[in-house]
Amino acid sequence: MKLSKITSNLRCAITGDKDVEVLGITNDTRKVQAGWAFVAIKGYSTDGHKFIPQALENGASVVIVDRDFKGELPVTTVTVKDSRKALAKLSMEFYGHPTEKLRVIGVTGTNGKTTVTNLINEMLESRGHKTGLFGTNNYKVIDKIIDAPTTTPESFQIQKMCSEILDGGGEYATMEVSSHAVVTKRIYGTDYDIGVFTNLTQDHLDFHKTMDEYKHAKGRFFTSLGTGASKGGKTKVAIINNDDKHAEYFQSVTLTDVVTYGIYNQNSDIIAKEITMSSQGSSFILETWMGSIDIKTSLTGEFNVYNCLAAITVALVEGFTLSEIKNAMAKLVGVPGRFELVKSDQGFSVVVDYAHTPDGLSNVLKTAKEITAGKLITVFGCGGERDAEKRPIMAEVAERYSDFIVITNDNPRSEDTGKIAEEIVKGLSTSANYKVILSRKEAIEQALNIASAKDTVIVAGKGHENYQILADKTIDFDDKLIVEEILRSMKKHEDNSEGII
Ligand SMILES: CC(=O)N[C@H]1[C@@H](OP(=O)(O)OP(=O)(O)OC[C@H]2O[C@@H](n3ccc(=O)[nH]c3=O)[C@H](O)[C@@H]2O)O[C@H](CO)[C@@H](O)[C@@H]1O[C@H](C)C(=O)N[C@@H](C)C(=O)N[C@H](CCC(=O)O)C(=O)O
Ligand SMILES: Nc1ncnc2c1ncn2[C@@H]1O[C@H](COP(=O)(O)OP(=O)(O)OP(=O)(O)O)[C@@H](O)[C@H]1O
Ligand SMILES: N[C@H](CCC[C@H](N)C(=O)O)C(=O)O
Ligand SMILES: [Mg+2]
Repeated sequence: MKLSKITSNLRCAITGDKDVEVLGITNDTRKVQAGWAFVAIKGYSTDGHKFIPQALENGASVVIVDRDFKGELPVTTVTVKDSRKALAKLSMEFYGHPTEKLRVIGVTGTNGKTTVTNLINEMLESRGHKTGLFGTNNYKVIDKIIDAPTTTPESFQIQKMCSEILDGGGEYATMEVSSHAVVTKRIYGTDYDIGVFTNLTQDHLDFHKTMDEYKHAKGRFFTSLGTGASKGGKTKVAIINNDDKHAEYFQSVTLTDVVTYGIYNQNSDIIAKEITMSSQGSSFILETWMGSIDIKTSLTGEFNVYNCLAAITVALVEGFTLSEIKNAMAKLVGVPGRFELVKSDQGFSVVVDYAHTPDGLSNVLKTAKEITAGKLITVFGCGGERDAEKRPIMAEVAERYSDFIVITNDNPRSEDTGKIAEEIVKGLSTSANYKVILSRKEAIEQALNIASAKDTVIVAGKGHENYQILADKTIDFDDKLIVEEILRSMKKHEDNSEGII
């Protein structure tokens, strides 16, 4: 496509050939190919302008720079005020505005985004829709799975994948909208039909500095929904968890239609009542503007009832009947690494979960405690280069529910592992039952070794992750595989000792 065409919506100054053909767009010089446009962005950890020589070496035919850039380049140069917005605008034109044709659903909130987006997607697929799903675990474009470097894709990748969904006959894209993605304008230009708010609790204070700043970042997503009609002649909708203490704020920052869900706030449009739960799942009565119906799902915990309500509300807005919702809920398989039960024949249960915030951990441990007859043993750590304030709070939460805690490494990144553990331990009382074992594998081993019949071991923080990020390298590490390996060796040991006896 000609540069003049893709810059038609961009206030910019162009030096060089305005009609040069652009074959692709990226903001990463390592991905540039011959004939591509490279958009240089001043980021938080480095400045894309520094890598322009690499972009040229890889064959960039156009470079987009911001107006502080001084220097002349041997290729067509486009100067813009805001290169993050430029990346989004160029991509929207290049890929033919796909999000104006697809139905696009964005889910934001501190916890539950991956779960809710997966549930929405499962429901849409159960109705025969072809879909895209972008989030923490991976990006899915109909049947193709792509690794996810960040929870919310970069703006150009949202546009690219949405155009591929359309080309493949897809109708929906559902994605997680992280607060980082709002601030870094990854969602700029994406035309959402539905925005969902799950909850807001402490996280990411390393990046946002204050809870207010964090809340406003998420609020901007709802403001950006606008008031316009969405695709298919429907009105855009903001779906809001009415039990969250920030519900009113999120309703106030959007001008579009609002639909609320809740368990306790009886003014909600969608309500779950008479909730029962066990280790096998949960059931509740769903009250809606279309009537009531009983729902059964294999997902357990009150927090998962909220996640189901969020997904159900999307389905209702999309015109599902109550019986379609009931059937889809009954078939949900759950999400890898989210309260995932690992098969064990040791008489105790093992759960791998992604809780990495105080509220996430509190919800999961409370649920585990409710369905455990024996002791609750918790293994967790905290990521390096992430909100340090949450470390002692997570310890306090772990102590509230657990009979024994093993504090270990999460993804330490460049931080000192002993120091992270010390900061966690500061949140424990003097009577806490705990051990610090920095090697995550040894920590899991220890927890499984002390577990006995009817106990539950929760391995929290890394969920689906199949790696561990250390200071100088990333190694293979998968909590679920490690648990399975240890359980196998425990079984072998038992079998052998039975032979001796
Ligand atoms: C704070 C944040 O959103 N950071 C993301 C953002 O970084 P950035 O824009 O500041 O870019 P940067 O890394 O300083 O680099 C500047 C520019 O130079 C370019 N570059 C860099 C090196 C090079 O060799 N060539 C090159 O062109 C980069 O592509 C970039 O455009 O854009 C980068 C490229 O797309 C991401 O890698 C980076 O994620 C970092 C690794 C990260 O840790 N992000 C986390 C905190 C994050 O975004 N998490 C949220 C989920 C959080 C949650 O909800 O729990 C997420 O959406 O994933
Ligand atoms: N609605 C909820 N409320 C509170 N905690 C939850 C909720 N749903 C899930 N959790 C807890 O939070 C963890 C993360 O859930 P999930 O991956 O769905 O959230 P997320 O918002 O996508 O997280 P991330 O910000 O890392 O992408 C789960 O493993 C569980 O422990
Ligand atoms: N999306 C979250 C995930 C944290 C997962 C945890 N395992 C860690 O690495 O801290 C973040 O980037 O803060
Ligand atoms: Mg997620």
